[in-house]
Amino acid sequence: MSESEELNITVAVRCRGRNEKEIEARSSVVVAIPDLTGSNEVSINTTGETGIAAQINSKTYTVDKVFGPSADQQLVFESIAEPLFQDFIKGYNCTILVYGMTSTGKTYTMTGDERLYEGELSEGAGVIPRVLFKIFDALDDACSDDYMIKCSFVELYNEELKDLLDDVQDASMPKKLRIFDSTSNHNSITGSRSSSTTNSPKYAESHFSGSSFNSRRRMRVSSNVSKRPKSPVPRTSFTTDTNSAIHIQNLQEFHIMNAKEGIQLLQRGLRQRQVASTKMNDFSSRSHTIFTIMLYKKCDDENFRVSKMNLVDLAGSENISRSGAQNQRAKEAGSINQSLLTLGRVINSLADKSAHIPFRESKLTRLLQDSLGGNTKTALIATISPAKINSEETSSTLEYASKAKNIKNRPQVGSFIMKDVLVKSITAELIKIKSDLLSTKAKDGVYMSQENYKELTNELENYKTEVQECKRSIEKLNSQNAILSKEKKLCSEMNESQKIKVRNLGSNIEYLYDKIDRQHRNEQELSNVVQDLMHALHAMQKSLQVYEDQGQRFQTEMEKVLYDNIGSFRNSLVQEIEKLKGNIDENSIDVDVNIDFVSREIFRLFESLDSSSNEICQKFAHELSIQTPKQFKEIHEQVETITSVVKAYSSNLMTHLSSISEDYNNLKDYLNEHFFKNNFQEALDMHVERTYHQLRLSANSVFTQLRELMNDHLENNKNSMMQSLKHAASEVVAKEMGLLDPVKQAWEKSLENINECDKLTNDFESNMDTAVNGVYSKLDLARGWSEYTMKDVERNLLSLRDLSADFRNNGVINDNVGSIKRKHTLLRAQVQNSANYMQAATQKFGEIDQSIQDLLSSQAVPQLRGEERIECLLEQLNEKPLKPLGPSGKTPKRITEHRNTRNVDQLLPPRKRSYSNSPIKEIDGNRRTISPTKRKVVELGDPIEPNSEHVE
Ligand SMILES: Nc1ncnc2c1ncn2[C@@H]1O[C@H](COP(=O)(O)OP(=O)(O)OP(=O)(O)O)[C@@H](O)[C@H]1O
Repeated sequence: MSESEELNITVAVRCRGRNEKEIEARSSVVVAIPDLTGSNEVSINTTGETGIAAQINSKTYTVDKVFGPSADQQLVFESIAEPLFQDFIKGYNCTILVYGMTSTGKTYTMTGDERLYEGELSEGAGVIPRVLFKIFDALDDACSDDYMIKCSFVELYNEELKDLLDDVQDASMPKKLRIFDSTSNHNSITGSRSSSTTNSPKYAESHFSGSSFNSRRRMRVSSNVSKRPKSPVPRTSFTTDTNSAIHIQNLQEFHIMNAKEGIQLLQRGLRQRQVASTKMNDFSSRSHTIFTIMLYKKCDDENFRVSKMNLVDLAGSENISRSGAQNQRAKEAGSINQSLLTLGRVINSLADKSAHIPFRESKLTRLLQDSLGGNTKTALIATISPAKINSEETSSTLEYASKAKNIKNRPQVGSFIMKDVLVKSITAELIKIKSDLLSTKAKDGVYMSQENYKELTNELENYKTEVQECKRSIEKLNSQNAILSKEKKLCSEMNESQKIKVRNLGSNIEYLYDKIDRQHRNEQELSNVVQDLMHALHAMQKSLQVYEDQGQRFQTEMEKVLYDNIGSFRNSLVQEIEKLKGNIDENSIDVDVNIDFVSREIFRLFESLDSSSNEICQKFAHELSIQTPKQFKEIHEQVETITSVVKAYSSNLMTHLSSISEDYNNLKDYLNEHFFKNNFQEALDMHVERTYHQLRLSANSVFTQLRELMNDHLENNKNSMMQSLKHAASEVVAKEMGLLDPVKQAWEKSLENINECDKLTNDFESNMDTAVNGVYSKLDLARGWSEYTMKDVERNLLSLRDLSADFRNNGVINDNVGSIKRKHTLLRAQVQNSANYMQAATQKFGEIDQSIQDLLSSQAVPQLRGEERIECLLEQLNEKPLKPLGPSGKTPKRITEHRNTRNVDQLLPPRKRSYSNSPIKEIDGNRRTISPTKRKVVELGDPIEPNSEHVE
């Protein structure tokens, strides 16, 4: 192979077996890898089909080598890494990249198990440890002493470079790694002996700074090199070449003397990465790492060939959304993808042979610039998963790999460095170390060169400043800590007091809940009492209605009796008297005719008789016609008076009843609408609001004041709460009483009204008694007058009897007298009729009296019922006293005076009277108790015994 020959980069695919996760997910294998060593085809079926269909629809990629799950580390190394390694030994710059999604085996392939077992690698060791071992084996086998090997380990994370071997660097001031491209200004010293220096002092520093103070630095250089200790320190780049020179400023490179030292460096770098990984969580799959081995190998007497081997473990190429990256992760994934995308574009551009290759668009591509499309020999191992769940990424990786397959490099043997230059650089390091050593030996204590001393003094000053700053920070932190602990203490105290307060509040709330429950029970009881009262009121209203009906009926009855019966009776009486008068006149005329007929005979004898009879009859008629209307007029007046009294009574009764009904309606409305509702709720709400407000105020003051104020505050709080409760309770009671007062007054007024009704009833009764007695006395008078008249008539009849004896023997007279006698008999019968009629009249009056008595009696029945109801109500009231209604907890008292001071029984309408001392009269064979008035009526109503002496 000539140095300018184009060569495609080697691309291999390594597919691992399904891991546990994929097996658990029962994700089928979609990647088909021929089970042949050295196969270069890999197929993937993303359609989900199986069998022949799967084979037909699979996509096949051709690469240089394909490794299946059975391929071990040794095979991969031998197949891919070892050819490159041979070129590396020859002086070529080589790069091996591993690319693929996470957990597909990139790190496994590149590093694997790096541990040494009794100084030997395990089978799981990856490319890097194997290269490290291989290089020393190869060089030792060649019996070459003139070589030097250095290593560096860098990580690229979020487009930031980190030296993984710099484990002593100050975390606060990390050395910034920068990519330095020396293409433009480097001086090629290839084949030149010129000792030209670079313009950039840092350029040399980048290669030496890491090793100049490193105690572990080792060099395996030929003895020739060490024989030139006095050469000046060269500030020259020794990694220059004709094409490019990508260097990382400040990146430390460590000389290694054997594979074990290389492995140790690798492990150190991996530890650094591990620390970052634990901090950053899955850091490994987020970052790119490059382990570089540099070989300085003598190619002739004057020159050393320099070759580099970059072993690159790229970040996972998984899709961002699938990796679940968010925020920081998304940023990481973004930058990773930025690098990988740029890498992809670079690969595409290189594959397409574009004029512009976007190397500078990401640090990764800048670092890999030499390896891709440059003069480096490059191999790419694409690691894939066989599982269906990763088929998308696998396809993408395979696409990537097959593209990369088209990249052509123009590998060239690496640059070389003149032996002198190399020796000078090493000598400079040695001089510096020696000078430090001499300074140390010359004096006691710590000695060093002036330059180192200055550096150290500066560092010391820096440290002092830092210490001062740290002290200040510590003081500040301490004071903050003191404040915080004080605050914490205060907070915990406050917390405690708050807890106590919460407990107290809890018990207060419990108490209030109890109280509210009791209030509820009271309310319930009250509502029950009110219910009972309502029932009682209803009953009373009914009773009053009955009263009213009875009064009405009574009035009607009275009017009927007084107007109809008595009027009709009076009319019939007047008619009877008129008739009697007529009969008497008519009979008198008849008697006169007869007397005239016999007068011729006994004119003289009968003249006196005639005149006296005439006189008597006229007098009787006259008296009758005068006395009867007068009596009836008086009776009529009495009845009129009674009627007016009854009317007044009924109107009064109606007034009082309506007022009572209004009062009870008001009471009912109040009890229904307002009793213990609004004001109670209002007062309670107000109280709760006030208590809450007060508690909030007190809570604020608790927060602003210290603990010692708490007890006072709690005491005040308690007192004020108690006062507030008392105030609220008294307010409720006062309000309730204030609202109850008018009702109470109405209640008392109602009782007064009842008393008034009672009084009126009594007055009415007494008036009625008086009026009826008046009627009876008038009737007595009439009876006396009748008796007197009757006696007068009897007296005249006796005188007539004497006269009649004289005429007994006179035939004509006898005939005429007989005729007169018959006519007198007729007259007597008529008088008898009149007397009977009078008797009937007195009976009528008796009936009237009876009617009145009956009415009064019938009036007493509902009264008794009403009384029973009122007694029942009073009993209910006595059973359930309305305690909360008044401050004394007693129900309002009823009036207890007689008439004005009556007891409860006396408040009621009078009971039906019993006349225990009244005489007992046998009427129609039944024994009855009768009132004195009744007795009179009965006596008056007795049938008039016919005179035992008949007028013959
Ligand atoms: N070919 C293989 N044979 C045996 N085990 C393997 C193989 N490839 C990968 N593994 C195992 O799979 C796991 C994941 O591999 P590894 O860490 O190398 O993946 P990775 O691609 O580097 O992941 P990341 O990108 O997250 O760093 C490891 O436990 C490793 O041992």
